[in-house]
Formats: sequence, structure tokens, C-alpha cells
Amino acid sequence: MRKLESAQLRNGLLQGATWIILASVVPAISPLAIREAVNELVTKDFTTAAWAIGLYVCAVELSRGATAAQTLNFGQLWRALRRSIANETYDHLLNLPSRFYLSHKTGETIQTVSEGLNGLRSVLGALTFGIAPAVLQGLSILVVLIVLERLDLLLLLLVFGISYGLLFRRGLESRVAIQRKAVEADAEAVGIVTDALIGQEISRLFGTSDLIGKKVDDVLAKGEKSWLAFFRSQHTNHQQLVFLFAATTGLYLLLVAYRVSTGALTTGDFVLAHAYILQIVSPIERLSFASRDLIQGIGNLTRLAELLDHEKEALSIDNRDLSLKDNHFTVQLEKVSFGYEPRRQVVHDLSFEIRPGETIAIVGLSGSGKSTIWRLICRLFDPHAGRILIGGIPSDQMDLTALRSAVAVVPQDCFLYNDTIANNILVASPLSSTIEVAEAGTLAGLEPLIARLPNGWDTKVGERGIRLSGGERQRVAIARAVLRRPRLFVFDEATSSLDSETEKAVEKSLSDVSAGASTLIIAHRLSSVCHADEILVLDHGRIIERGTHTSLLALGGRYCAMWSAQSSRRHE
Ligand SMILES: Nc1ncnc2c1ncn2[C@@H]1O[C@H](COP(=O)(O)OP(=O)(O)OP(=O)(O)O)[C@@H](O)[C@H]1O
Repeated sequence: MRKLESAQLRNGLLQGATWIILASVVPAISPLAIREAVNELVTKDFTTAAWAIGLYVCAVELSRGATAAQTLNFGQLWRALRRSIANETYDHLLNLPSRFYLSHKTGETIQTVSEGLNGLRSVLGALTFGIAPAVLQGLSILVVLIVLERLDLLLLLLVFGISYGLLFRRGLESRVAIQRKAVEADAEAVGIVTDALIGQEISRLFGTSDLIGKKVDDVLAKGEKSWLAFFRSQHTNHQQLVFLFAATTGLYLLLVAYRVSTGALTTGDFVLAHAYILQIVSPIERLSFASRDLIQGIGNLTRLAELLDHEKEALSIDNRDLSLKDNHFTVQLEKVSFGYEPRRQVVHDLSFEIRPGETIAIVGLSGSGKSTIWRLICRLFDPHAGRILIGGIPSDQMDLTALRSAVAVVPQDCFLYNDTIANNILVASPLSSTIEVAEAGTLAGLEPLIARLPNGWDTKVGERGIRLSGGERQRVAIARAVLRRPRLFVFDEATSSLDSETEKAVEKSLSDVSAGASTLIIAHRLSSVCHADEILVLDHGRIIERGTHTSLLALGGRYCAMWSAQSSRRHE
């Protein structure tokens, strides 16, 4: 993914700073020219007055031009920055551990990213167009007043500046908390709707759209309440600032008028004072809008920062050459225990081994922890106790990418990307040729389907593969695993959606392609695992029986009972 070059960022920032300074400082000193012009006109010196007016016009032009240049510079810099940050964020999200996704809704996460990026723009915009120019202009005016030795006015403006700053900060603090609640509610609503859209078929079949609509509305109402509190707080703060500004303007002009009347100041000084007031109105107004953008931006950005705070999976481990190349791919589980939640253990004290070329099967009731085992082997989760060794090396000390590239899983729910069949297979090995993809597909029994489809391998499968049947999706997932050419195949109910004829053909192909590799089969249908070198019978996360099909039948235990039950069903 593309990163923003630091030189590009530095140049952009430098240019931006130059334009901001020009756009802020020039207007702060330009009223001096008007003051000069007025004073010269009072003494009827038109030529000098004309020069002063010309200077003023040039200053106005310069500051307007600088503002326009700054808008262009901001746009360019922001787009490059946005692209870079968006890339970093997506990369971060795609590499977060499975644990993160156990507690986060997809829709909410996407909303947080999108609002976070908007938030960053709001903060940068507020700083660039509101706060920085206002502060710079304020400082320039202070310098002018110091040079002109207007200490009384200086004092007045200082009191105004401090009071304004305090009020501004108080408003900012009180609204940040309110806005956070509102943003959270908005994200929650998007999370609920995304969930409903993903399961749109179920939503319609069970007629849950009213229920979902009510849920969303309740959350939005909560958000609306927070937004109303936010706008009320903003309005009050704005009114306080306007009052403060009006009071200071009145006092300031009265003071100058009085001093003009006593002869201490000239008429030009009064015009200068008035020009400064006008000069200051627009940055102060912008400051108020900037505060709104700043608060909204900070709220959104904080949520994005919290998302980015979650640690990514450490894919590679430095300074250790633990690539799998020269190791025998033996998988050993030693007294492994694990639970997805702290208070609920799912597998207990598991110990078994898959030697190179061996086929190990795991059977057991639904929920007994079978799929959890391959998730632990692939390190989607780490055991709480015990350890997993690959080729004798603890798996938590291995390069994760190398480990995962040596394993190909065909899971129960075969997820497909909204892309073509060929590209869905190619994800397993992006550099493979079209011929290799077709070969893998053929081994997975996809050929009859491809022959029926007008676009063949280039047929789009729809979101999550919705345009394919369960069995077809399963075959695409099998083709993916075949193309991966792994050291360990994991078939988790991989053929459960196929009719028995196709299942037999695919199983035959699988045993051909997996010859030489190790295989872990998880299945409810025992006829598909009876050839395994070892069968583990799992019950509530514990291995209660283990052995070959023949030895387990001879044992006359749980496996034997399951086999008898399935055999009698087959013969009914
Ligand atoms: N992501 C998860 N978060 C929390 N609990 C989970 C998660 N995945 C599975 N579980 C729980 O862990 C237990 C074991 O799940 P697992 O998927 O390993 O069972 P299984 O034996 O493969 O079941 P099945 O045969 O139905 O596929 C289940 O009770 C399940 O509720």
C-alpha cells in the first residue's frame, strides 16, 4: 500500500505554513495603510494618500491570493494524506487478530473508519482555516499595537483574548464528551443495519425489518438526544462569545473615540481601530465554526485512534530463521487448553500429533471444539495453556505468514469474495496460471458447473458467494485449498453440502492431491473418516477416545455407538 513520502508531506506543510502566514499577517498590518491614507487626506496630501491606498489594495490582493493558494494546497495535501492514512488503516484492520472481531461489528468498524477520516479532515481544516489564521492575526495585531504603543488598547485586547480563550476551551471540553456519545450511537445504528443487510434474506423471511427498524430508531433517537445537547451547548457558547466580542468592540471604539476627542489620537487612528475590528470579525467567526469542526473531528478521530490502538498480529518474528523449509511438518499439540471467553473453556488438555503424510480425523458432537483445534493450529487464537509445535518449533515463535501458507483450510462456512470464480480460487496463490486454477477447480469437481455457466471461470459469485449454491461454494473453497499446495490440509465438514455422488468423487480427488501432505479431517459423517490413521473422539473439548476405525469399533465406546447409529440410518 502506498505511503505518503515524508518529503512530499514536508513540502506541503511548508507551503501551507507560508500561505497561512501571508493570509493572516498581511491583513493584520494592512489597516496601517488606510490609517496613513486618512491622515494624509486630512492634510490634503492626495499623492501620499494614493500611495497608501495602493499599498492597501496590494495587501488585500496578496492576502486573498494566499488564502486561495492555501485552499488549493490543503486540498492536494489532504487527498494525499487521506490516501496514505486510509491505506494504513485498512492494512491495520486486515491484520488485527481474530479476537478483535469477536467483539466488534463490521458496520460499526467501517463507520468508525469513514467518520474518523472525515474527522481528521475537520480537525486539519479547523486548524488551517480557523484557528491558525485567527491566532496569527491576533498576534500580529498585538505586535502592531505594541509598536504603536497603544498599551491601554493592548491591555483591553489581552483581557478579551484570554476571556475568549477560556470560554472557547470550556465549550470545547463540554462538547467533546457529548459529541462522543452521539457518534457512538450513529456507529451503533450503522452496525445494526449492516448486520441486517448481511442477513437480508433471513430478515425478509422472518419479517424482522420492523424489529430492526425499531432497534435502529431507538439508537438514532439516543444519538439525536446527544446531538441536540451538542447543538444547544454550541449555541450557548457561541452566544457567550458574541456577547464578549460585542462588549469588547464597544469599549475599544469608545476608548479610541475618547482619545481622538482629546487630541491624543488622530482621525486616522479611529479609522484604524475600526478597520481592526472589521478585520477581527471574520477570523473570530471562523474560530467559532472551527471549534464545531474541531470538536466533531476530535470525537471521530479519537474513535479511529482507539481502533488503531488494537495491536496487529505479529506476522514475522525478527532475528529468527524459523521458516518451515527444512523442518518436517509435524504438528504436535501438548496439553493445549483454550476458551474464547475467559470464563468458558472450550478445549481442555489436548495432546495429539499429526505426522507428515498422516491423516488424523476429529469427530464429536456439535460444539465439542473440533473447529477450534485448527484455529489454534493456524494461530487465529493462541492457547491459554500448553503449546503447539510445528516441526518441533513452538508455533508462537514462528513466522505467522510461513505457518499459514503451509496450511490450507476448507472451513464449514466457505466465504467467497464478491469476484469471479477464478479470482476466488487465485487468492490461495495469486501467481498461479489460469491452467493451474482450472486444474485445481477440476480436482474440486467444479468442471460441470463451469461448463454450464456462460462466463465460465469468470462468473461473478456475488456478495459472499450468494449466487452459488452451498455445495458450489464448498467446491470453490476446496479448489482454493488444492491450489495452495499446503503441507497440511484441513477439511472441516468440507464436503457436507455435496450430494453423496459428488462427495465421493471429490473425496477421491482430495485424497489424490493431498497424498504426501498431512490431513486433518473434521466430519460428522464417519464413513468419510474411517480410513484415517488416527481418529480422535472429542466430547466437551476433551479427547475421550482415540485409535483407528477398527480399534475404536472394537472398543465398543462412543465412536462405536455413533458408527452403529449412522450405519442403521444408512440402511433404513
Ligand atoms: N468465535 C467464538 N466466540 C465465542 N465462542 C465460540 C466462538 N467460536 C466457537 N465458540 C464456541 O466454542 C465451542 C466450540 O466451537 P467449535 O466451532 O470448535 O465446535 P465444533 O465442534 O466445530 O462444532 P460443529 O460441529 O457444530 O461445527 C462452541 O460451544 C461455540 O459456541
